Amino acid sequence: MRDPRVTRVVLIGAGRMGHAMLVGWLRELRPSHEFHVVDPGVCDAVAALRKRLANPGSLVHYASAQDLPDDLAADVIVLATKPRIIAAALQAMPKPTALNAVVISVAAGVGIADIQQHLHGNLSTVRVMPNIGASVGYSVSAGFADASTKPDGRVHVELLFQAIGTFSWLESEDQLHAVTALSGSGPAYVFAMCEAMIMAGIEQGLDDTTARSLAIATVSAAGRLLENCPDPGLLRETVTSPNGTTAAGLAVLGKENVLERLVWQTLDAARQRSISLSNF
Ligand SMILES: NC(=O)c1ccc[n+]([C@@H]2O[C@H](COP(=O)([O-])OP(=O)(O)OC[C@H]3O[C@@H](n4cnc5c(N)ncnc54)[C@H](OP(=O)(O)O)[C@@H]3O)[C@@H](O)[C@H]2O)c1
Ligand code: PRO
Repeated sequence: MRDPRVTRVVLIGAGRMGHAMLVGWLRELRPSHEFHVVDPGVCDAVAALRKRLANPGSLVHYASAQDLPDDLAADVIVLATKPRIIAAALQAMPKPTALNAVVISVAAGVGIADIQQHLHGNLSTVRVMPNIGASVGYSVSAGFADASTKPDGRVHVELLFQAIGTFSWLESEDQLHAVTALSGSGPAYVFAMCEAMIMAGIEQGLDDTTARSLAIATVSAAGRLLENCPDPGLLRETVTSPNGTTAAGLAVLGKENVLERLVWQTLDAARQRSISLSNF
């Protein structure tokens, strides 16, 4: 017999993003939520997560959406597969599973109208762009729900994404392309910067271990400082002595606005790619 106080979440796709969210949700949202994970290839990863749970029954794995029980009566369905897989996964799901669910897609680019074409029935559909910080409770997520989304659907979304970091609603679906470029992909830009700092440190005389630990700790310290003072310009000034070493370094990044232009082009390329993924 189903406990009506427990929210049933079906997670379709437990790869890098799905797994990161699942780890956060299992930590923060039990016993109020149970998770039904559909993914053809993450058997061992789910088994490892189940081992850590006091109640392993709150995490169930299925190799395919068609294996979901007919009477599951999901409250929430989270789509976290690659965009091109979404249609097939939705079509494979037994019709009754989703009758009263809110569908949340975290896929880049794919629009609400496109997702709804593949749903059995007129389900509330919400898009959220989280990021990989989810597994450590630091996802930055923003979402859009159209006017047809019921209030309880919005509550499910807020509960799930606030549990793994911060969440805010967007005014238009179109803004998700820019969100994807900025915070969805954003951790990768910071990691790339960190890799470049490590490489430059090694080339300028440090051994690999030292360069790596200094660069990683520096990025991490900068993140912690930003949490306490959300003004990156002010923080930059606190490091920059007049005519000192930082000013010399920043002069390179600022020359002909090279950094600004590079970051603008980076986000624009990611945003354009998100737009092109709309045609999945
Ligand atoms: N990675 C990020 O940082 C991030 C951030 C925000 C949003 N997203 C979005 O999240 C989605 C997933 O990205 P990802 O990076 O997590 O990709 P991923 O690591 O490839 O994860 C996708 C998972 O879906 C599984 N899968 C394939 N076919 C399936 C099916 N029919 N039913 C259920 N699961 C199926 C895949 O299994 P196989 O590997 O065996 O095919 C894989 O485990 C994308 O739409 C992306 O835009 C990702
Ligand atoms: N990872 C996904 C991609 O690279 C979406 C944002 C982050 O397409």
